[in-house]
Amino acid sequence: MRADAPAIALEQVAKRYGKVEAVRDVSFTLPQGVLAALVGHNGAGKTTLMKMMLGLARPTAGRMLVLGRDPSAGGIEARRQLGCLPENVTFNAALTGREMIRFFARLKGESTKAADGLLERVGLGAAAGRRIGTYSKGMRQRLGLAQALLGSPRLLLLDEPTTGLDPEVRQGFWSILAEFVARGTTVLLSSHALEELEGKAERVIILDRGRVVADGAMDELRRLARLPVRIRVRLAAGASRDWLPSDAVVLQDRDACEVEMACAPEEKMDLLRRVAAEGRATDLDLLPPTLDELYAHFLQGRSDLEARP
Ligand SMILES: Nc1ncnc2c1ncn2[C@@H]1O[C@H](COP(=O)(O)OP(=O)(O)OP(=O)(O)O)[C@@H](O)[C@H]1O
Repeated sequence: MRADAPAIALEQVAKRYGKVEAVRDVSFTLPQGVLAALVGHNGAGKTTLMKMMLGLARPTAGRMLVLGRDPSAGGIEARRQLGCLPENVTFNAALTGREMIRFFARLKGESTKAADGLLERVGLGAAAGRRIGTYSKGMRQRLGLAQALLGSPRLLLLDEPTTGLDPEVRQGFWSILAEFVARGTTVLLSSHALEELEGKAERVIILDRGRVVADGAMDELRRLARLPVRIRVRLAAGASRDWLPSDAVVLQDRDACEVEMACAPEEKMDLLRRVAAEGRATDLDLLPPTLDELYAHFLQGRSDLEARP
């Protein structure tokens, strides 16, 4: 596969289960070496899309290329370059972490040493000799990640990888993924936890009832949605307040008064200049719209469209 070829290319892909249209007319391409997220409510079609990319389900319509090949054609070579972590991964509880990872390593043609190294990398070195049955949910997820990373995959498909993990384990997860992305691996993960994708996913694909309702870099989506920017300001003691916009909200007025105001993106600079004028503020925070707000915006757009006669 050429270095500039997309890692994933979908063209009008659909998947139907009887009367249920799990995936409808989905098209997108992902270049190599990016971390992208599929975001959507339960039943939006995230798992179905991943299953098709893994060759475990066949699209009812459309074309799909994963690492340059049709996944349902089942080429063994492409499979080797693909790592996956299913939702709620389960392993044989009677095996130790080390036995488990070595077993998968043999399947992938990977050395025992590399497998043990990955256990260390995900922080399971000390627990490698313990039976998986004694592992916490976070430890099992980390074992799952180590399994997915075997063989230095060019593409990682991770279904809700961080659900139920504590913040510290999550942080470790993200830093390992960033390391692989920096080496050229493409990561596509699904998530409900929108806020944690901020600053991590370069690309966000929002799905609703099987369809893509938005697709882009976070900044791009924010621009498209034109959601208001919020500015939180700490006022200087005794400063006049007559310059504040009428819809400014006072958050607290004890020691130093804190107010929050919102404005359209194109009015941001103007408002900032007013805030920054001599003697008015001692501090400010710019609060861009969150991914949650974006998500709500795009889903709202969708239902508006569907409500039309
Ligand atoms: N094997 C199947 N047979 C019938 N319907 C299915 C099957 N797999 C998925 N579906 C349906 O397809 C739709 C999409 O499901 P999918 O699991 O892909 O969603 P999801 O976004 O991954 O949701 P979740 O976050 O709950 O995992 C749902 O309505 C689901 O009930």
